[in-house]
Amino acid sequence: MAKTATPAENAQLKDIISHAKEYGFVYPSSEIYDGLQAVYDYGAYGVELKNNLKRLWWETMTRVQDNIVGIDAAIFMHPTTWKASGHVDSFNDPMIDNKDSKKRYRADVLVEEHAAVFERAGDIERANELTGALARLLEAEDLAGVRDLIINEDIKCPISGTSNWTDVRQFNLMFSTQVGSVAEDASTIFLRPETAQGIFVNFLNVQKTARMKVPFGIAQIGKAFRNEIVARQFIFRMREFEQMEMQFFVRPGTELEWYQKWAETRMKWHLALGTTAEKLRKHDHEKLAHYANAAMDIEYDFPFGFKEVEGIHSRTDFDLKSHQEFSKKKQQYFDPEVNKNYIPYVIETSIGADRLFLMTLCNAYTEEKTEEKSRTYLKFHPAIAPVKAAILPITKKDGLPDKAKEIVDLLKYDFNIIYEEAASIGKRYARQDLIGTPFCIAVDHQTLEDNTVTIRHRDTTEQERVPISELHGRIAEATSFRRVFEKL
Ligand SMILES: Nc1ncnc2c1ncn2[C@@H]1O[C@H](COP(=O)(O)OP(=O)(O)OP(=O)(O)O)[C@@H](O)[C@H]1O
Repeated sequence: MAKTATPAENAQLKDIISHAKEYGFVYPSSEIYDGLQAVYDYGAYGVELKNNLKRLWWETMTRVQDNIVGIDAAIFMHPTTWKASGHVDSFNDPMIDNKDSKKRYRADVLVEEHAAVFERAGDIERANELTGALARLLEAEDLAGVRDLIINEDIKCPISGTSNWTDVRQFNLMFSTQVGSVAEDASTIFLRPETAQGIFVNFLNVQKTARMKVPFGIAQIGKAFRNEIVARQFIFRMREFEQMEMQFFVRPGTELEWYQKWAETRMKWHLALGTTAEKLRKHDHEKLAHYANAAMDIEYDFPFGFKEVEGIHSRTDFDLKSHQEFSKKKQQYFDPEVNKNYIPYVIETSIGADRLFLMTLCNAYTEEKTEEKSRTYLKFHPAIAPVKAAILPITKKDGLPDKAKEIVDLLKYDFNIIYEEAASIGKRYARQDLIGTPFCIAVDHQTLEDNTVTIRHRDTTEQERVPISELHGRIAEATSFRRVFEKL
């Protein structure tokens, strides 16, 4: 059930959003024009973190797991794709407007948030009654019934404070655009709302050209677009975002075993990346989409409550079968082991790169307060940290900067390194903590004598003396993806 955030949780989210902006992770899009709702840009450290997360996912899928290859399909697809997938007819959310404030809401979210008030007050029965009624109405596509529920519950607009509501209408979340000039007989196409369909329509291309045998998977990372009705909660719900999806094609009848396997594998992946176990949970879907015979989400305890980060869905043969019907091209696979043709069943793992980014940021954000001092740092797993090491000469004199730059040259081809010589060493350490750099390497007078440096570790703030010749190996070991893969 949806949980509305308490003031303390909202404050924590606010701190994280302002940290993300101040330290170069995420900015509102086109901010000089006051931004564009639910669209964001990634800054100097944000892009590094996001790229590392994407690369880690990609390598997990295409290298560590057996039998998965990648593709990169276009964002634009033939419009019939979206007819076949069901998105044209049913990729909708119910919306409602308040006539006084002119604000638009998702009707289902209004009811869920109302139910959450009862839940927080301990009236679980009443809360369940409300969400149950909502689920039945949505299932029956009874939009007038959803409106009646809102009116009967006396749910008010938080802005105007009135219950002067419009009817509830379905709102299709796909963005459309025109291809070709008007003179040339332009046709309407969609910006893909998920990357999965690019995989389905290429199923046979990939199977044949990469010579894959069922069971096998196809992985893809790419942009997706959804005209979300209510876009709040920072990069949790965006209108332009990135998905990392993998469709795993299996023999019919074996899909539920694979579904369990993938649910476990994906959970392990999150744990291997250092996500706190108590903050992760699996949530089985009570209500299944028309194409699924099993589905679950991996949820993370964000400052605004447990919410979906990744979906694992057993999609049956719905998509391939539907593309076969609409395209009139057979989407079958000949299985030599059982000597017959069939349309494979599909297990999908689907995660938003931006949502994973937000989870990683929330999970890493650490405020430590002791009597003497307080410190904020980002406790990223070194494998995904945006900057791996900062090279810091303790003074700008005596040839220390030159010595430090030699160390930069030694490391920069393999690692993202920062060199900084301004401000006190303490201030420079603090700044690296704020962007989550696991190692600070201080170059001092002793370095000139014996070619050793001090490594200061981000999480413990402990320091140790290390020969320069060991630096490359040490950083490589700590930041290697292998450290994550070994835990899978
Ligand atoms: N608007 C969005 N902004 C950012 N990430 C998104 C958005 N919509 C979906 N995702 C990501 O893509 C993944 C798979 O998409 P899916 O269609 O299963 O999501 P969904 O069930 O519609 O999500 P939600 O219920 O939160 O809208 C989600 O788990 C999420 O990580």
